[in-house]
Amino acid sequence: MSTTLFDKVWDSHVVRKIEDGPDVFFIDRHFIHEVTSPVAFLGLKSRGISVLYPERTFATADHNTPTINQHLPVQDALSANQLKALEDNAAEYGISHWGLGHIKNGIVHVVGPENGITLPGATIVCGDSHTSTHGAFGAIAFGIGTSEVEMVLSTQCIMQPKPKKMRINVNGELSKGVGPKDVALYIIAQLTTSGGTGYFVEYAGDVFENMSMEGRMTVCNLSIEMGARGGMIAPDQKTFDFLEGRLYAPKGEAWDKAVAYWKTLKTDADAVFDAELNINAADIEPMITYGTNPGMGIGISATIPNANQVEGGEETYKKSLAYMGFHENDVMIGKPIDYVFLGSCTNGRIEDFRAFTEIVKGRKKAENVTAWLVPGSHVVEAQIKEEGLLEILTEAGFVLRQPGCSACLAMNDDKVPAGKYAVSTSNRNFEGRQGPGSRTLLASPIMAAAAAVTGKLTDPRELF
Ligand SMILES: CC(C)[C@H](C(=O)O)[C@@H](O)C(=O)O
Ligand code: SF4
Repeated sequence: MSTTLFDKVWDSHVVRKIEDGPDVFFIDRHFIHEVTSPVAFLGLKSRGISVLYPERTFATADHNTPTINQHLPVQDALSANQLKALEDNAAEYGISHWGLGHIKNGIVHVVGPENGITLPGATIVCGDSHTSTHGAFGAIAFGIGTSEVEMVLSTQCIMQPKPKKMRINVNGELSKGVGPKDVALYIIAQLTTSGGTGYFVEYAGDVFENMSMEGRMTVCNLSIEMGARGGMIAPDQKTFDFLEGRLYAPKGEAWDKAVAYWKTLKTDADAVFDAELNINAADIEPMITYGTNPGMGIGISATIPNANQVEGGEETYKKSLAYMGFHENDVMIGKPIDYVFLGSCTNGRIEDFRAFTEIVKGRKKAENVTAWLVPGSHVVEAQIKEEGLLEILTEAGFVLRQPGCSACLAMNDDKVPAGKYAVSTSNRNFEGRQGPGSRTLLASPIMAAAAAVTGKLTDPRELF
């Protein structure tokens, strides 16, 4: 029978099928961070249970970490406690731990692939919704709750109903200035934030085939924002080249065997999906969001839709625009902005810094803009320096910070003040996401760069 990539990976991990119930599902690799793991460890302790396979769990600190002066003690007591709990739990149970200041430290969804922990055909979970990022490698990866984190630690399995399958095909050629973030924001605008609910998505078509691994991670990362359980892309030579030689990737004969298996991980030609969406790449413009959920996105040259043009209640829509200080029919280009955030597990990789630098090169940061440039990991930070990007950024008036989630959700010191506008390369523009009262405009690294040098929303295509 013809099957999909998703079925192949899922079915090979079912330990037991429960009649009319969820599957008992084996987890190959498990990531933990300081926010969602402490309570899971407390649960283990209270029940006197140990961690079954400590070598399958990897800990990194990212959410509560400061992005300057990381060599100094963390000032915020709550953050310091969370970080200490992660460190102590990892030590007690024999789990590898990349804490603050560790050379391998960074955002969980950046360091996993970087170290070859993320592999094709694997099942990967983390108590974090953007675990979907790892699907870029042909893994089934999704976020879980704290009680499931405890379940994985103790049994290496969770109970999961199998989601339905959706395929999103994007074919044709992307126009200049349109990148992976725009593709994802366009898809979410089409589907809305609930259009993917109940589904696991496979991204297919030549746009994804031609996309870099970094770009594929950006797209898979945002799957959760359309409500999907996760998203994945079939592994190919680009995937294998990215992984070869990385710390936890198989080596020698084991590598050859693994690649031979990974090559079988594709959807059969006549496999059927529960839902399918076809998009023409040429229809996608550089995107910007104007509202308070990631589905409220439009092309930069478009105007804010009228309440009667959008799905959902008129009242909610108007409330959202009021929060943003915007109005129906507003033109986006030219709106003044205050902050720019380049970073997060969506766009905190080297390719994102290259794209940002390309635009700001030879220009200067606008005086009215506060810019936070935050690499996703120390590896990315080192690459920025090695490639000479730091010099260009410094010349243009920017400062590079240290790795972490930073202003993506402001669980640390990087908070956008109330009422201020931030063009952000992150993934969520909910009310208060970047700090109480903050107003977030989600966009690509080049859109962020264009805003950073002009001080207002600018079509990045004008700056090439
Ligand atoms: C803190 C964590 C549970 C949360 C998530 O699950 O996504 C965070 O990473 C986020 O992006 O909102
Ligand atoms: S960078 Fe943002 S989205 Fe990613 S894990 Fe951190 S807080 Fe969540």
